[in-house]
Formats: sequence, C-alpha cells, structure tokens
Amino acid sequence: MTFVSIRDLKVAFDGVPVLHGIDFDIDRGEAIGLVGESGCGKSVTWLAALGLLPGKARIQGSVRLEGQELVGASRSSLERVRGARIAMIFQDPSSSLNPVQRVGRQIGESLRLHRGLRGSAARSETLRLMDMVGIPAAKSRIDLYPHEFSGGQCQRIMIAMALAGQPDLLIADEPTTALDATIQAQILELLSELRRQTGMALVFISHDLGAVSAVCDRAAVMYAGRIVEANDIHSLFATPSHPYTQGLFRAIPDLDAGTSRLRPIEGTVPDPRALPPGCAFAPRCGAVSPICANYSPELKEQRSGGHVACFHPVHAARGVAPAFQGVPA
Ligand SMILES: Nc1ncnc2c1ncn2[C@@H]1O[C@H](COP(=O)(O)OP(=O)(O)OP(=O)(O)O)[C@@H](O)[C@H]1O
Repeated sequence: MTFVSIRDLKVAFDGVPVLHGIDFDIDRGEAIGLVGESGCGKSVTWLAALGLLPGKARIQGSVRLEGQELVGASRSSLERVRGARIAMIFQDPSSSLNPVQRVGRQIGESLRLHRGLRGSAARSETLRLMDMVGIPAAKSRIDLYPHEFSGGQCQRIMIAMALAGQPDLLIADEPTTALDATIQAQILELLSELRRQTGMALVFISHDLGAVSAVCDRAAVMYAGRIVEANDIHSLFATPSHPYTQGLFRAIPDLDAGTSRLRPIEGTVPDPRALPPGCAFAPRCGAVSPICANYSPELKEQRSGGHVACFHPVHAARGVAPAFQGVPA
C-alpha cells in the first residue's frame, strides 16, 4: 500500500482557489522536496492534509496515510495522526518554542502526549533525543530556557520535539531559512542522518533548490497552486524541463562564475484572485506561445521520465552544476 497518497487536493479560502488539484505519492522512508517561490502553495498542501487550516478553508480531494483518509477526518483522529505519525517543523523555532518553559519540559510534554512517557523515563528519553539531535552537554542544559540556546540549537530542539512521537513522516517547512549558511548545512546534514537512523520519510519544503538536492531523493516544483514538474533529484538537476524550473536554476547564485550569472525570474507569482486564463506561468515565460494563454497544461509523464505541465517542455541537459550539491562533512 502506498505510504502517503495525495489525489486531486484542492484548497480555497473565501471562495478563492489557492491549490488547484495536487497529486503525488510518497513511499515509506523517502525524502521528497517541495520547491517554489513564496505563495505557490507548498505549506497549504500539508496544513490541509493535517487539518491545520482555519475554518474558512474549503478542502477537497484526498490525502491517505496508509489507506487512512485524512481529508474530512474527525478532530480526534487527526490529533492521533499529528505528532505520532506525521510531525511538522517550521522555519522559526522561536515562534514554536514556549519562551517561559524549560526545553526539557517541552520535549517531555511531547513524549507524554505521544508515547505516554513520564518521570524518569521521559527525562532519560529527553536526554537521548537532545543527544541525537546534537545538543552538546544535554545533561547540564536540559533545564535551560529557549533563549539560552542559539537559533540553530533551537531548531535542533524543535526537531527533537518532532521526533519525540517517533513519526513515520517529518514535514520540514523551510527549516533552515532563518539560519546562516554554516548552521543551515549542519541542520540539513542532521535531517539526512536522522532519516537514515529512523527510517522516517521526509517532506522538505524550501525555496532553495540547493538545499533540496542535499537531502531529497525526489522533488516536485510548485507554481501558483499546481505541481508543474516532478522528477528524481538527479534528473531534475540534469534536465529541468519546465521553463519555471529552469528559471529557478538560473536564479541560483553560481559562485564559480561570479554573481553576474544570477538571473532572477522576472515578474511575480500571480495573485490567486487574478490568475491568468491559461498557464499561470505564461506571463513570465520565455517559451510562451498562443496556446499557453488559453489552456492550462496538465501534468504529463515525459518519455524521458518525470512529469511536466508545459506545452513546450525543454529536453536539453542544463549543463550547469548546482551551486550546492551536498553538505560539508
Ligand atoms: N489562512 C489563509 N487565508 C487566506 N489565504 C491564505 C491562507 N494561508 C495561505 N493563503 C494563501 O494561499 C496561497 C499559498 O500559500 P502557501 O503558504 O502555501 O505558500 P508557500 O508556497 O508555502 O509560500 P511560503 O514559502 O511563503 O510559505 C498564497 O496565495 C497564500 O496567500
């Protein structure tokens, strides 16, 4: 049975569609990246799946976790899934950690909630988790408050809280965006290592193709509430086919060639209330033709593998090495 299966997932706020029918599967233990500019629908996809959107959101379609339907599931069954089967970490740990509660207590609370651990069992498991996520001298720091840790260490504590429920799937929503480059690389390395150790699957949400390539097996590129390209990470980097994916690659600073090679995609993601009639990327696309202005292309499997939603996909090798292919040891 497919581990996670998302079919025709749609979300609208106050009657305005922001997600237009998302389809994808995740295998057990797989790491999948969701990439795209701000506002493309990366976060809404998962908040919808976990029942975390506000009441005004209208959700249609299906998200199944090993056959269990999550869309429309009762609050109590979603509460059982959250944390224990699917955990989520966010960009800014300081807004998710309670500033007036000791970190050990916060991790312990997750252990009590999801695994029923209390007292000395919870404390020793908290220490083990702090150690696992690389907090040095955990024994002497378990009773400190969040402000006594650095930003990178707070993100590690958030990861420890997420792991407390032994989830089968961790959703990391821009987990490194607020961190500087060295700490970012360390957190990416930690996520990859934890995935190897625990066998959990990972959804890594990011603007940053380089970071996605460092941790993911596969990636889906989103634009204006749709998946426009999906492929294994190697093929996506070698032969990006959608003009938007190509644009994202051109926007990566190429340190070897100097910053003059950086070419941002002109224009902005359209407002969901004023989407163009055909392909939503058409107004920004260099390969646009009349058909693009009138019809929205479907996501189709390509002969070369991978899926692309474009009337004019490109099938040439990119020939440019990604700026960031791995993390330093
Ligand atoms: N609670 C909400 N009410 C109304 N609109 C919302 C709400 N949450 C998200 N949206 C809209 O849904 C669309 C998708 O947002 P989403 O947060 O999923 O984008 P994203 O790709 O994750 O961007 P970012 O990288 O900035 O988080 C955007 O147009 C956003 O304005």
